[in-house]
Amino acid sequence: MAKKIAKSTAAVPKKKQVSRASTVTMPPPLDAPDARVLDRLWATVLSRKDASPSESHSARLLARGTAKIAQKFGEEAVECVIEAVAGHKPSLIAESADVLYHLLVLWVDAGLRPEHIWAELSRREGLSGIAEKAARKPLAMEGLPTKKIP
Ligand SMILES: N=c1c2ncn([C@@H]3O[C@H](COP(=O)(O)OP(=O)(O)OP(=O)(O)O)[C@@H](O)[C@H]3O)c2ncn1[C@@H]1O[C@H](COP(=O)(O)O)[C@@H](O)[C@H]1O
Repeated sequence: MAKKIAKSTAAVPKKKQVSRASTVTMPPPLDAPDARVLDRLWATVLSRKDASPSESHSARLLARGTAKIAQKFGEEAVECVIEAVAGHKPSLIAESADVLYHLLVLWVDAGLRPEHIWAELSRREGLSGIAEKAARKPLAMEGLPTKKIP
């Protein structure tokens, strides 16, 4: 496998090899924000459960209930899709942040902690999506009729 990679990178012009290596292997700066911001934001949103809707956007959303929160999350996701397809990276960053914030509000509303989702992601680590799909039981095995409707 290592041989194969060495062979394929040898075909890449030298200039490209350097820039690719620098984006893939350069560690982020030590003081760079990282994904722990999600845990902190979740705790902030949770703390807003009993706050005044006039002072906190999270409190306002939580007070409006699950359907509204889910609707807002869906709207933000669609905006994210639009920016991704348009290829607007700065807007995609902003919309991605909106999606994550609204997803955290959904988790708080549902009584979920980030650890529940981190655990599920960890469980899937190293499991190929292709292999997982191939291992799924056919619907007929789960009690559904096997005969086609004529
Ligand atoms: N990350 C966010 C964040 N992202 C987006 N938004 C708000 O989400 C709102 C989206 O506006 P929209 O017009 O789309 O939605 P809307 O006001 O519900 O309007 P309708 O669709 O209902 O008409 C704006 O008010 C944004 O400011 C956020 N509000 C808060 N946070 C974080 O949550 C923390 C707590 O915020 P509060 O709960 O407001 O104290 C903040 O410190 C931030 O870290």
